[in-house]
Amino acid sequence: MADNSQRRIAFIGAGNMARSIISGLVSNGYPADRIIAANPSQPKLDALAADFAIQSTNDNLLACQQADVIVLGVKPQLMAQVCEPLSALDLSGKLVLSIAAGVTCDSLQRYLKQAISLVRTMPNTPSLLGLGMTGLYAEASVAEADRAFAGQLMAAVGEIIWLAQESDIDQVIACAGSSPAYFFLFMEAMQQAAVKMGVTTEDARAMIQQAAIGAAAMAKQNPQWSLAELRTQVTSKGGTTAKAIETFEQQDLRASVDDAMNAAVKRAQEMAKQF
Ligand SMILES: NC(=O)C1=CN([C@@H]2O[C@H](COP(=O)(O)OP(=O)(O)OC[C@H]3O[C@@H](n4cnc5c(N)ncnc54)[C@H](OP(=O)(O)O)[C@@H]3O)[C@@H](O)[C@H]2O)C=CC1
Ligand SMILES: O=C(O)[C@@H]1CCC=N1
Repeated sequence: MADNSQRRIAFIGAGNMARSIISGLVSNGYPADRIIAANPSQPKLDALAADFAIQSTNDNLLACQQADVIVLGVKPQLMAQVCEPLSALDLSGKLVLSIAAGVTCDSLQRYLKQAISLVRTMPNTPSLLGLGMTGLYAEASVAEADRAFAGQLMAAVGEIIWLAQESDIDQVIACAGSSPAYFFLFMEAMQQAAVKMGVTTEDARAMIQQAAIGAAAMAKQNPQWSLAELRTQVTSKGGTTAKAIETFEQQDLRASVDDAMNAAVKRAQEMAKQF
């Protein structure tokens, strides 16, 4: 087994999430010539090779043969089909990381037809900027060196959290894997409202995204304050923010968020039964 900085990593499936992780890794100094991406469509591979100087191939088997670490980055519904040919390989000595939602460790071991050193992860797309959040779950049989590598790999693209049980992955999906999309939806709705008021699309976006960055940074840099306290600091009694917050509360934004996050968990659980 190569030492950690030299481990060869094969990404099987080079879509949005794989690209985010590859970008974060290369920006963080992981040697590009130790990374290979396998994907059916050539334009994605060409773009990855051009942007990050990594290796690429259309041949999943070839990529896995050469790798110490295999990152399974295809859609959940394709996972069985993609793993089938890989099951012909002897995967002992290799670490397999899955980033797929709703595909359990049991299913992956079954698809690959052998006991593997397997870590399930749930990253998110801000990994692209080194601002990712990843939950990781390793079965008890995974060696300490493999756990450490999986942790280092995902820590290179953001923060990580180790999970005690596999089902916790579904909560990470609701809180972090899917949640960038909730924030985009909220920002999108704010932008639409601003444009209706007569603000240009560009100005609205500039103001909203900067406020979002500022709010997230304030939350992160002030753990001594609860999120409710941070909100209260913006909210003058009888003022403008109070009126806006009152409107959200009257329309039960909290219930919508609760329903949405539980729907994400429920869908992950359904997928785990399906795949
Ligand atoms: N997007 C996100 O925010 C997150 C996604 N995930 C997980 O990441 C995984 C990928 O999602 P995402 O990146 O969004 O999806 P994408 O569709 O962007 O990426 C999937 C990639 O797999 C490729 N692919 C299809 N068939 C094969 C095959 N036979 N062999 C190799 N590659 C293949 C696709 O290629 P082509 O397009 O050329 O067909 C595509 O590039 C999913 O399992 C998802 O649950 C996890 C956390 C967050
Ligand atoms: O939507 C999905 O299923 C994936 C998992 C988390 C984010 N995207």
